[in-house]
Amino acid sequence: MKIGTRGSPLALAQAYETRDRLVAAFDLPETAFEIVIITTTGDRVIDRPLKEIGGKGLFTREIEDALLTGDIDLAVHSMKDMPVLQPEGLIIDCYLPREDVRDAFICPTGRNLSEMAPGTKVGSSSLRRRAQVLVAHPQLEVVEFRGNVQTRLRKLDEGVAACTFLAMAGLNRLKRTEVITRALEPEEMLPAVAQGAIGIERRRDDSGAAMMLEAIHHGPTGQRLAAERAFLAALDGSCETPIAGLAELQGGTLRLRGEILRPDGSERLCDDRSAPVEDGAELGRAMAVDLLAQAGPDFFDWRG
Ligand SMILES: NCc1[nH]cc(CCC(=O)O)c1CC(=O)O
Repeated sequence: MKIGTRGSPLALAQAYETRDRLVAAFDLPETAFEIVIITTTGDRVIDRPLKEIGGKGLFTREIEDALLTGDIDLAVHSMKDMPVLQPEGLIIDCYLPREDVRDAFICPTGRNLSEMAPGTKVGSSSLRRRAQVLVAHPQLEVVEFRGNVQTRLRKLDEGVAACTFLAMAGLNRLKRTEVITRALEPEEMLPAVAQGAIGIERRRDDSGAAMMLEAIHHGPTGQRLAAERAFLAALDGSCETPIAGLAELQGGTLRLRGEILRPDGSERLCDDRSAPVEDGAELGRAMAVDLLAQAGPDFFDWRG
């Protein structure tokens, strides 16, 4: 079986984790799987802000094309980067156990944001993190900070910014936890929808792949993502809108926290409610509808 993935060290770590779980579940040799690296537009165009290149699926289109043509059989994705709808003929119904959902604050001087002088540069290319920082610390300046985890850490060393944020999940998977200054609890920085979750995509009609993936699917992660992604879908969320969302299981109950922000950080609207697990998708949808009603039509407008 061919497992497709982007070529970044984090993407590769996620592909190897997927392969290892399949190898263990079916007692197969590693050679039963081939890891196929696919370069996406998002990987190729590294000199422009993501929001300028635009469009959904910047990091996924070429991988999904390879699935559809049969060049690969499985595709491993960070669910945080996945559009809510998959192309006709493809499906994601397998999730690995979710990693730490929190964001890490990374600051070589060890200073907190509230201790930083006005105008201090915070590096982030995430609209969500940018807006969340500016809501709480309007005196700071958020500067574009693209590249994979290694590149961003190098930019910090070079002084491009005083601090940055990275997902704990990525740092854990890359075994780079020594760079973490502090893990931020959801109360402080609500993570992106699906942060820390890996999903595996396949052709809808590939029953062999379906059978393999069923054996490694983590149900609770699937239930949490159903609520979070329904929330995102109902907001028509793309990577151009500052949205945060986190669902957690408490017994048979799903607690969903959601947040939308104006891109300039001048306003934040949030919600926190619970429902039985089986109603997760409806919980996400209803929260989105209510937040949108509060926000009004120009909420996500850059000119605000
Ligand atoms: N947008 C890039 C991206 N996609 C997934 C992760 C981290 C791993 C994850 O959240 O699963 C990252 C980097 C980051 O935000 O630090």
